[in-house]
Amino acid sequence: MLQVGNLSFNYRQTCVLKDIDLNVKKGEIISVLGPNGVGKTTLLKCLLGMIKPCSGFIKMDDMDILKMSPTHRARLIGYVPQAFPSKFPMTVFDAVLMGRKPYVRFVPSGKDLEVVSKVLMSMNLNHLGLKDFDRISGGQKQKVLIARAIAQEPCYLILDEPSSNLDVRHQLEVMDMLKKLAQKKNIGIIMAMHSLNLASRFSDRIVMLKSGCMVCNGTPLEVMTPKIIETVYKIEVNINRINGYPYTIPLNPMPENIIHKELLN
Ligand SMILES: Nc1ncnc2c1ncn2[C@@H]1O[C@H](COP(=O)(O)OP(=O)(O)OP(=O)(O)O)[C@@H](O)[C@H]1O
Repeated sequence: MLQVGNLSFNYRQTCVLKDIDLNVKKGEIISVLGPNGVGKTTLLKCLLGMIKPCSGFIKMDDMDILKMSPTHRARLIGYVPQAFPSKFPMTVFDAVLMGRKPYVRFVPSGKDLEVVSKVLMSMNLNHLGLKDFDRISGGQKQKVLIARAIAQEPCYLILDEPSSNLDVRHQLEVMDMLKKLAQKKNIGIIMAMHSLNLASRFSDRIVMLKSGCMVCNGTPLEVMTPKIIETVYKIEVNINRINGYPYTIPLNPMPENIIHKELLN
């Protein structure tokens, strides 16, 4: 279990996260939602031990993540960042093989190569294996970085907006794969998301942040309500139920939130 208790984080004097409590079980998918700049990436970076909270704790299987060695942490947690590295001069196969780094001693073993081949196949990426990472599309890069994190065989997977560069079919394909991965390999998945509807369809629980605080933490049916979404995003919405999932239809931004009035007059 991943346990976060009373976590607060400041960038210099500015408080970004306040008293966050969160538990994530293995096999569960949690989406973290909230407006731009609310602190989703900051929360994920704290969970990864990349930045140190000013108070609170983060434990993974009862161990303090800040006290773990980087290799130990890398065996437990896989990460898919929001942005791609600007230069990554290697083939797609080698980029995914980097996910095996926590296990490689001198040279990659037969098992490492086999894991990479399997992940590339299961994500329909094998035809790109010998291409340069720098010369594939943004959506393909996103899938390759997800493949790299999966090749790491982590217990927890942290993804920062995993669907942001993908077309609608690839969004479904990747989300469906993450869901199966969580269930079959018992991996706990925490992902920052912007799409309310993808989050509602594929998450076991949704957490929403506003002004650095957690506004809600519950199943999609519990938290996807017009009132909560209006509180968090300042928009009016209708919620329909499609195939059992709450489906959000945005109507209007709240009047105080409409921008460009001067520009459009
Ligand atoms: N390195 C940094 N130094 C100072 N402030 C930062 C830094 N990184 C982020 N911030 C600020 O912290 C706040 C939270 O940023 P964060 O990236 O966590 O938001 P987010 O919810 O992930 O946003 P988005 O949805 O736009 O990706 C923002 O106000 C941002 O400007």
